[in-house]
Amino acid sequence: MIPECLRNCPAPAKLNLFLHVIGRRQDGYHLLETVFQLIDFCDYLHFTCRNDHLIKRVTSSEQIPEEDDLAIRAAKLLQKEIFRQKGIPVRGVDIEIEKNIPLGGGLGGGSSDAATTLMALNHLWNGGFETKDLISMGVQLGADVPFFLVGQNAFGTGIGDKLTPVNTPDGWFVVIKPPVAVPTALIFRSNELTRNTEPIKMANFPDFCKKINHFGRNDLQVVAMKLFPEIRKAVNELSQFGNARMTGSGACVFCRFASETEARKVATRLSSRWNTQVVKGLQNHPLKYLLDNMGE
Ligand SMILES: C[C@@](CO)(OP(=O)(O)O)[C@H](O)COP(=O)(O)OP(=O)(O)OC[C@H]1O[C@@H](n2ccc(N)nc2=O)[C@H](O)[C@@H]1O
Ligand SMILES: Nc1ncnc2c1ncn2[C@@H]1O[C@H](COP(=O)(O)OP(=O)(O)O)[C@@H](O)[C@H]1O
Repeated sequence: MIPECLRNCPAPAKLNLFLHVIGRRQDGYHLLETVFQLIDFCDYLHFTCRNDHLIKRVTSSEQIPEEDDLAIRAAKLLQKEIFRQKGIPVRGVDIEIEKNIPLGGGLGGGSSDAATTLMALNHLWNGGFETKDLISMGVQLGADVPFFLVGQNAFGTGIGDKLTPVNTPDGWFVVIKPPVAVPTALIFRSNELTRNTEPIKMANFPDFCKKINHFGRNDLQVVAMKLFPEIRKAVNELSQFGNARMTGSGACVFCRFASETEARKVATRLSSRWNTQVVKGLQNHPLKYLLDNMGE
C-alpha cells in the first residue's frame, strides 16, 4: 500500500575528494573529473500528500524563495513527467525541509534535497520511474543531482553526471565551514581557473584508493582562496593536521582521518575559532538504500 506521507527522508551532503577541470563544453559548462563521497551530514525532508494538486513548501526560508527551491522544482518536474507519461494528474504535496547543510558550502545540499524529493515522491506517487529516468530529470536541476540519485560513492566525469561507482575506504572527516557562501558560477567563470588538467589514465586510478588522502587536488580551490581569504585561512589551519582541501566550489574545507577519535581531537582544537563538524563517510545513500530494499 502507498503511504499518505513520508517523514524523515535524509538528504546527505557530499565531499569532492578531488576535483580536476579538464576542459569546457560548447555551452560553457566545465568538464570535470572528481570523486564524490557521501557523508553522514543530512538535511531531512517530510512529504505529506494534499487533497488538491498543489506543491507547497511549508517551511519558510529567507535565503531561498519557494519557487526557486530545488526540492520544490524537483517535485513540480516529477509531477509534470508523471502526467505526461500516464495522463493522470497526481495529488499535490506539502514539503517540509529541515535544513542543516549550509548553502554555498560545496556540500551539495540543494542538489541532495532535489534528489531526495525525486526518490521519495516517485515512491509516494507510485511514479514507477527507474533511476536512469530520475537522472534525466535531475540533471536539468543541477550537475550534482545525478550523483545523489545513483546513491553510491562514484568517480564523476562529464559535468559530474557520468558516474562510475567506486569503493572508498571508511573514514572520518573534519569539515570547516568558513563564514562565506560561494556562488558556484562565480568560481567557474574566473579567468584564473585552470581548465586543462591532464585527464586521469584509468590505469592510474587504483592509486586513488591507496593514496586517498593525497590523490589529485581541487582545481577550483586556488580561485576560491583568492576571492575569499577566509577559505585560505581555513585551509592553512586545517593543514596543520593533514592534507586539507576544499570541496566543490567551496566554501567548506575538509581533512580525512582514519578514526573518529583523531577527527574529534582536531575538531576540538579548531572549534573555538571555526564552525567545525565531524562527519563519517557513508557507503550508500540512506534513503535510496531503504527504498531499494523495501519489502525484502
Ligand atoms: C562544483 C560542483 C562539484 O561537485 O559542486 P558544488 O560546489 O556546487 O557543490 C558541481 O559541479 C556544481 O554542481 P551544481 O551546484 O549542481 O551546479 P549547477 O547549478 O549545475 O551550476 C551552477 C553554475 O556553475 C557553472 N558550472 C557548473 C558545473 C560545471 N561542471 N561547470 C560549470 O561551469 C555554470 O555556470 C552553472 O550555471
Ligand atoms: N533546498 C535548497 N537547499 C540549498 N540550496 C538551494 C536549495 N534550493 C535552491 N538552492 C540554491 O542552490 C544553490 C546551490 O546549492 P547547493 O547544492 O547546496 O550548493 P553548493 O554545493 O554549491 O553549496 C544555493 O546557493 C541556493 O541558492
